[in-house]
Amino acid sequence: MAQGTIHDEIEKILVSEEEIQEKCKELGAVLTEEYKGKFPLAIGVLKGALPFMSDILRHTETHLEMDFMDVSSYDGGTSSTGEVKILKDLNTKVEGRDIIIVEDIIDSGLTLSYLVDLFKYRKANSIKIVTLLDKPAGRTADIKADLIGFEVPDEFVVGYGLDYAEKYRNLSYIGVLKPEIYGG
Ligand SMILES: O=P(O)(O)OC[C@H]1O[C@H](OP(=O)(O)OP(=O)(O)O)[C@H](O)[C@@H]1O
Ligand SMILES: Nc1nc2[nH]cnc2c(=O)[nH]1
Repeated sequence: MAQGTIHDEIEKILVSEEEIQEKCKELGAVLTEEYKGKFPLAIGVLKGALPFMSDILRHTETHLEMDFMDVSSYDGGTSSTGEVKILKDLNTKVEGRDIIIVEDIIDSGLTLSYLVDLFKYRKANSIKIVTLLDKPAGRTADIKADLIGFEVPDEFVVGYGLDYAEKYRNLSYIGVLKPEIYGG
């Protein structure tokens, strides 16, 4: 990795680019089997899920529709405000559809439990959650993903869609920032 770039701000890498790409192939193959002959609606949760959604769905070899919701509960910081805000809703009707929610991380679980309740209320036929990362230590809501890429420890992680103050989403791996970055 080049010196004098954003990589210098990373203390350690938790999941490498190669591991992520291999996992996307694996999970894509699982979705291919599960949705054979169906036409699921894959819903990406902006902004964090963007790289994962793009990579996993390229390995999902069934017809599918994509849509996005923008919800936020972190306001740019490192802990959940506890309140989920819808910043952009879907353009697609959920009623009767097989929904695949694509997330980058489940931490407190508040974002996903809010979305699952919303899609149930909108009468989805089925709902599956696919997340790249699971941080079980952060959980306050009772929610589990159906497919999980990697479990991460109780640390604030960045990269591959995940931000700190809107930065670091463009890293191709998952890492932890050097403590001085949070200093200002
Ligand atoms: O399980 P939780 O504690 O709810 O945390 C998970 C959510 O937090 C992050 O989103 P954020 O609200 O920061 O929005 P962003 O994806 O636009 O950064 C992440 O992308 C998940 O959507
Ligand atoms: N960037 C980032 N966003 C999160 N949202 C919930 N947990 C996390 C985390 O560990 N990192």
